[in-house]
Amino acid sequence: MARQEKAGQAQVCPLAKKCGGCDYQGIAYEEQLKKKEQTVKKLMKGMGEILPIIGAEDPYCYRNKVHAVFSRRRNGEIVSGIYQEGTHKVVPVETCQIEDQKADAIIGTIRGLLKSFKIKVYDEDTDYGLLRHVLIRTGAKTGQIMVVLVTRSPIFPSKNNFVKALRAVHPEISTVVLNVNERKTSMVLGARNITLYGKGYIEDELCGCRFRISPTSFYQINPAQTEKLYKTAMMLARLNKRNVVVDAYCGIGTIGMVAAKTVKEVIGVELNGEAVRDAKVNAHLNNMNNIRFVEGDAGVFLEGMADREETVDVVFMDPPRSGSSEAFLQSLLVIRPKKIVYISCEPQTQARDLQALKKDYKIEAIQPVDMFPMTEKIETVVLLTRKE
Ligand SMILES: C[S@@+](CC[C@H](N)C(=O)[O-])C[C@H]1O[C@@H](n2cnc3c(N)ncnc32)[C@H](O)[C@@H]1O
Repeated sequence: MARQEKAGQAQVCPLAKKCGGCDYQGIAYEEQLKKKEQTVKKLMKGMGEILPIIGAEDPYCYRNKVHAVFSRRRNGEIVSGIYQEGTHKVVPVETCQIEDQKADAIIGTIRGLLKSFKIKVYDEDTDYGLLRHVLIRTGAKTGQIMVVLVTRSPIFPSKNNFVKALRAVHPEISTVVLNVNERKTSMVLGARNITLYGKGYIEDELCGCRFRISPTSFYQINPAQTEKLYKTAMMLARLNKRNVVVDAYCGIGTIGMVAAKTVKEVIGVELNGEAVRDAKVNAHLNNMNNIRFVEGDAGVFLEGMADREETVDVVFMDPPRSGSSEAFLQSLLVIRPKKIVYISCEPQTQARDLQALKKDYKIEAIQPVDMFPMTEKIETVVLLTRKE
């Protein structure tokens, strides 16, 4: 589907009812933003000043990460798309309003190639077949594209010819990775990556820094809005040259590296080992020697800092949807940084965590940012300052 209409006009996707991925289908973008503001106001009423939501200039085709699950119909036809909400039934998707259009085209080509290369798609019920999913990641600034073929087994017949045929149609592909997921699981990616073509990762740029992104590392899915999100976080933190900063749940080190330009020292902590490896490379890529990264649970790491009576000026925290842990929040109250900048993609768990911090911290500002147009998902940045 081409980008036929612009913000302010509702563009209805024919798959809206079946797919369920875009809860705000058919609702004009301005109206979507109002609804999100209302949701934040309801959840965080009386907690602090809620600023007007930062919307997107273009609410379409923003997803730089596109995931397609593959399935075979009774008549043998291969389809790819997404699981219908709450089921494991595949809704065929050829193009999507919010996905990168190049990624959709590559997935279409792979669908066609499977037949000519006689590659069977994986069947969950029988545990038979090879190709489970395809994941495409694109670097908005660099134009680099990573194709991840998620398979049941590491043996992919005629893999070199397959890659050659794929690149003949899409020479823009920078790297192709085989991700082996041998488990009977709903998790998309397995632990093992085998590079079939290129470097096995892509690079992208955000806020003037360059980042390497490996297949399983987290990277924000809406690059234009991510720059606004990070700039908002920096503006709220009002960093200075003397600051020691923690970037908790740091992924590939993006927030920490943007902060490192201004401060004395940054320590990033992240559970995913592949993301930590990316983060360390990224520090070199950006010539930064005032930032280091620790692999591990953020709560355990902060408990250690509290035990050692270490001091920190600012903590950025950006946990997964489930929010932060009790250990992390309690340790924050012991370390008592002057400021906490809490970024979240799930304001419900964020509101819960803010309650725990409220006794020692004042909530100065709550800034919603629309990272996920067409869906009801909301991102918020909250600034907390220590009560003296
Ligand atoms: C929402 S992402 C944020 C990443 C990064 N701040 C960014 O903007 O790209 C959350 C990150 O937390 C990591 N994570 C999840 N649980 C964790 C834990 N217990 N301790 C440390 N990191 C964790 C995930 O692997 C993921 O990279």
